[in-house]
Amino acid sequence: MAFLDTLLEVEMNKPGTLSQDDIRQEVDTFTFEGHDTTSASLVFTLFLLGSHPEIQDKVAEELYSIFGDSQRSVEMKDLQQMVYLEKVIKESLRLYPSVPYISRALIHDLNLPGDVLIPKGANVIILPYILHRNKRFYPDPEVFDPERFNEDQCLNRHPFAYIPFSAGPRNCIGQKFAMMALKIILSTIIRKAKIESITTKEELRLLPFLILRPSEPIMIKVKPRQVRAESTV
Ligand code: HEM
Repeated sequence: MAFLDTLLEVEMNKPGTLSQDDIRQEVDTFTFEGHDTTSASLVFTLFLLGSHPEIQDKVAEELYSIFGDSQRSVEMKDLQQMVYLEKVIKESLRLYPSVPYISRALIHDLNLPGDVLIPKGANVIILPYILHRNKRFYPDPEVFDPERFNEDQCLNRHPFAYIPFSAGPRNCIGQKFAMMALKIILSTIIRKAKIESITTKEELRLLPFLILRPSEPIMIKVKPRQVRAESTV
């Protein structure tokens, strides 16, 4: 059932539970939080793949091991096998977190190490973009290296050193959906095409709005990917 239908049904079955305004706000939140975040991540991941042909080749290899030369569509079962592509997406969200800052109003005093007290009522801004570049957790932080998300490397890392989807009770409700959507779109593109970034990292200027954006369109070249053998499927 569609999301809007579910909300309307709640209101029909239990009148007074959700006002028209509540329903509109829920739809707004999901549409905004779900769409622009995912499309920003898609743009930056394509840019990174287009700037790192060796990593793009590894993604293409993984996809070939799943699909061969078949032109069939992606199915749910394929997504779990896209292990390397998932690391690429995670690493892309480390470097270019779609939500570059998160804010919270403190409802209790917060004591930080080094006798630092942030008083109740203060507004705190957390910057995943900066946190994700902390050398303590990510040596050579500017380097795009999906291997950082190998299991052994993640085990030794503080769980809150990586927060593209925020953390705690108000973290992103759509993160699994987003990962699925990104895998479906990126795998479909990389199976069919080779991406080459024309915009360079040095040229890329970022705008830290609510959603991280490039200041100018990112230019990429798209070429058809060679089919290796005649498909029998
Ligand atoms: C790459 C894609 C995405 C990223 C990076 C992302 C990131 C985030 C972040 C950082 C927050 C917390 C904001 C805050 O604490 O102020 C958030 C909240 C939220 N996200 Fe996502 N998001 C993504 C995709 C999605 C999708 C696809 C959906 C829905 C289908 C979604 C729905 C939501 C909702 C409803 C909230 C608010 C949760 C709450 O306040 O309890 N997001 N997202």
